[in-house]
Formats: sequence, structure tokens, C-alpha cells
Amino acid sequence: MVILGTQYAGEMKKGLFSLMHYLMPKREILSLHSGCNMGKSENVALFFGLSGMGKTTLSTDNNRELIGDDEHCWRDNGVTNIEGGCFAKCINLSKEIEPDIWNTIKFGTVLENVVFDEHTRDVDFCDKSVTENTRAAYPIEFIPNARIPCVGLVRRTSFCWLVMLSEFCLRLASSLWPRPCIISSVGIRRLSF
Ligand SMILES: Nc1ncnc2c1ncn2[C@@H]1O[C@H](COP(=O)(O)OP(=O)(O)O)[C@@H](O)[C@H]1O
Ligand SMILES: C=C(OP(=O)(O)O)C(=O)O
Repeated sequence: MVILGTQYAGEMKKGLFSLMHYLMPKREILSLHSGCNMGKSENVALFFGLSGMGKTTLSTDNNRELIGDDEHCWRDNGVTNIEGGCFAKCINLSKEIEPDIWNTIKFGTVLENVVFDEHTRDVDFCDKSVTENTRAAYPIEFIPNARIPCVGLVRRTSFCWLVMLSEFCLRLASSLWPRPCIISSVGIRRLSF
């Protein structure tokens, strides 16, 4: 695979991911654009959603083991992460709200499109003058409760679709059974209308 003329490191991971979409189904493995983590009772959660919906933020949960933030393979006996690291959005990143991601900002992490002070090297995570799509690429080991190797057995899997929904859509979805748990970019709501 050759990538030319890009100004975005995401092209590299998405390029390889496209190859996986071609190769994996031939082996009866499903490649998924999802985050993934696992609870103490080995219940695996997969987080699906468009860019910016919260796959990285919500799969990096210090009460659960992180399997991966973005690209997975799913087969009969389990889920595996395709990547060796994470690619987090870091616009408005703060220590208080996302401490685990904040703590990855150290030697070994590549920051992309962020604005920083050339003398102090302090990064202004609120500055979107280059783009709002600022990123931090870090090895998954930088997250303290990452699951290494990044594999989860599929005993009980929850599927979470991360969407931006109006109140009307939430009410509509709440009529579904089994009752879904809807996570939106403004928070988590277990439907109980
Ligand atoms: N309640 C929330 N849940 C998830 N993300 C949130 C929430 N509030 C704000 N955010 C922000 O939304 C963005 C979600 O981005 P990210 O997790 O990288 O999405 P994805 O991995 O799906 O592309 C982050 O910048 C995060 O700080
Ligand atoms: C890297 C990407 O995926 P995500 O935003 O879902 O992390 C992207 O869409 O460029």
C-alpha cells in the first residue's frame, strides 16, 4: 500500500483497515470499526459510531480493560484488536475529564495538528486553528488497564451504537426490546421511558 500526499496520519491506519475489510471476510472474520473493552466478568462491549461519537473516549474506561479504541476483528471465539495503539482526538483534552488519555501525552506519543508553544513546548489543546481534528497516537500500553494481548473472549457481548439522537428518536428506540442503552456524545442514557 502506498499513501501519497497526505497531511493526516489517519490515512495510514484507515488504509490498512481497508485492506483488512478485504482480507478478513475471506477468512470468515468480520472487521469492525469499533472501540472495545471488557468488564470484570469478562463481558465484552463493542462501541460503534462515526468519527467523533466517542469510541475512543468511552472504550478508555478505567473500570474496564481496554481492548482497543477503533479497529477490531470479530470471530466465533472472540474479538481482537488490529492495531497496537490508539488514535485519540485531543481537541479540548483535559486532565479532569479524560485523565487516562491525558496521561498518554508523554515521550513516545505523536501529537498531530496541535498548536504548541515553541519555547515551553506546552500544547494548547483548545486551539483548533490547524483543524478541529487534532490527534494523539500512542501505544496501547500507555493506558494503564489495557488488556495485553488485546483479545477478548466472546461470552457475552454488548453492542453500543454511539449516535446523536433527538429526544424523539430516543423515545422511538426505547420501544425496542431488548431495551437498548443509548450512548450519545452528550452522555449515557439507559432508556426507561
Ligand atoms: N459524554 C461524552 N462521551 C464521549 N465523548 C465526549 C463526551 N463529551 C465530550 N466528548 C468528546 O467527544 C470526542 C469523542 O471523540 P472520540 O472518542 O475520539 O471519538 P471516536 O473514537 O468515535 O472518533 C472527544 O473529543 C471527547 O472529549
Ligand atoms: C481515524 C479516524 O477514525 P475515528 O475518528 O473514528 O477515530 C478517522 O475517521 O479519520
